[in-house]
Amino acid sequence: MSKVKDMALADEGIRKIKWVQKHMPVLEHIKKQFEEEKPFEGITIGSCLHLEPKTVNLGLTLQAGGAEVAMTGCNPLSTHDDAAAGGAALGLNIYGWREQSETEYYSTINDVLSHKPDIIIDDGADMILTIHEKRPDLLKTIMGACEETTTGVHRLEGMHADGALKFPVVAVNDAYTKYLFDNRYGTGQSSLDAIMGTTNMLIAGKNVVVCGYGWCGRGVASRADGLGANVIVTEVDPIRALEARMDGFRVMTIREAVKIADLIITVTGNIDIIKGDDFKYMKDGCLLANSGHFNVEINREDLESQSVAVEEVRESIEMFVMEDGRKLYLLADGRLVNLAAARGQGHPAEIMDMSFAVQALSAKYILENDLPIDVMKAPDSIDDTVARLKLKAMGIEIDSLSDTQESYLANWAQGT
Ligand SMILES: NC(=O)c1ccc[n+]([C@@H]2O[C@H](COP(=O)([O-])OP(=O)(O)OC[C@H]3O[C@@H](n4cnc5c(N)ncnc54)[C@H](O)[C@@H]3O)[C@@H](O)[C@H]2O)c1
Ligand SMILES: N[C@@H](CCSC[C@H]1O[C@@H](n2cnc3c(=O)[nH]cnc32)[C@H](O)[C@@H]1O)C(=O)O
Repeated sequence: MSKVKDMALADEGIRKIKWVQKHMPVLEHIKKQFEEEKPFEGITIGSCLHLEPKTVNLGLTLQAGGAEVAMTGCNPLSTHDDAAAGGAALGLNIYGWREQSETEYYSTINDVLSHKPDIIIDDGADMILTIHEKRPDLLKTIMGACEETTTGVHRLEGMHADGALKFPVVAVNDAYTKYLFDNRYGTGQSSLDAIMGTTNMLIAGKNVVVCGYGWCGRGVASRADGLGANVIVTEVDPIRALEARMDGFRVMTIREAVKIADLIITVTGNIDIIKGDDFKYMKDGCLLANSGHFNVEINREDLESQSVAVEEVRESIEMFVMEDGRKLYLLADGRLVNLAAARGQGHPAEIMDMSFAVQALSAKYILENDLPIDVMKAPDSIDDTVARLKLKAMGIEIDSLSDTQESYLANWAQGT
């Protein structure tokens, strides 16, 4: 059973799925293992992840392991209708289409839950929250969930601290082979790619303000720097602000930064990064994009209330005409630009290869272990497996410790 925009798009979707499969060698290796071992026979897995070709390939990997798979998107704007149709044609239960209303978004989460999943794979925790609030009947049978992203992990840690979490969660985001690569290099490349594709504008020579110097922020800053921008970072954490400074970027308050910005990219996972009077100080033509979470980093209501007209001037670009005539441009409705912009393709396949390998192995870990109710890291063995498989696929060999080196490292008595 599936609900997608148009099954006539399936052939194009399958072509795109086949293309990413060529660039996801770690996941393909796991898929072969799953095919032989069938660990998920009799198990239903429900996911709430950006629905596009790489995610469909994760679904096919779980299906190869014997699972019944039901998938929906984790953002109203990020579903690729061709990949969704392709996944449905390949036997996955797919619920979702691009440009959902909030009601449709939650209705397709409910469609996935109607399959009574045993394991959940979530991105942002909307599905996990929906289960706890609206489908408590499922809590008895759900073995656990995997969470893909930083903000989802924060939400779930908050839930657990309040005693509200009712099943174990593996924080896939917190695996090294996830955040060091996905959040940094993935968000760095895909955000700039989506901004350039959406605007057809030059990055070189522009003042690019990056709000937040976490794993995503440092990726975005480094890629903007590589394209020739003058990068300015804003932060609230003194250590990260120092890191940004010593990585060579200017650091200042948001109020100072907005005055000189040509392009602002928020990647904090926090609310109201740009709000109120910030819009009054911006230069004519300033571009605003978010690559963090949801659509709360740039306060759209404040922007709208200060503008006299709003017009979609190009796909995924809204022009806000301010009272004094300045024009500010909001990309992709302030939702994460690398996925929600019509031209957003998400992270490169080679990156999602590792993130989704961690997802697949974490789902198996939940199945094979009686985990406590907690938000926990995936075991180090998963990181080690994924990193070694990735290096092998890249044709890279590394050294290993000799016995002498191992005992030297373990020996505290040997000094100068
Ligand atoms: N677009 C994508 O594909 C993508 C990929 C991975 C993560 N994310 C999302 O991006 C966000 C950031 O993730 P991360 O892994 O970099 O998190 P992180 O915790 O490593 O970094 C966030 C940074 O933002 C800073 N920050 C918080 N409030 C701020 C404020 N008011 N002004 C300036 N800086 C502020 C924090 O101090 C921190 O350094 C999260 O919401 C995450 O879910 C998006
Ligand atoms: N529901 C939230 C989700 C945040 S997305 C952030 C996550 O998206 C993931 N991501 C980035 N690119 C892709 C992709 O191309 N396919 C699937 N997931 C992706 C990435 O792993 C990251 O942790 C929202 O819509 O705002």
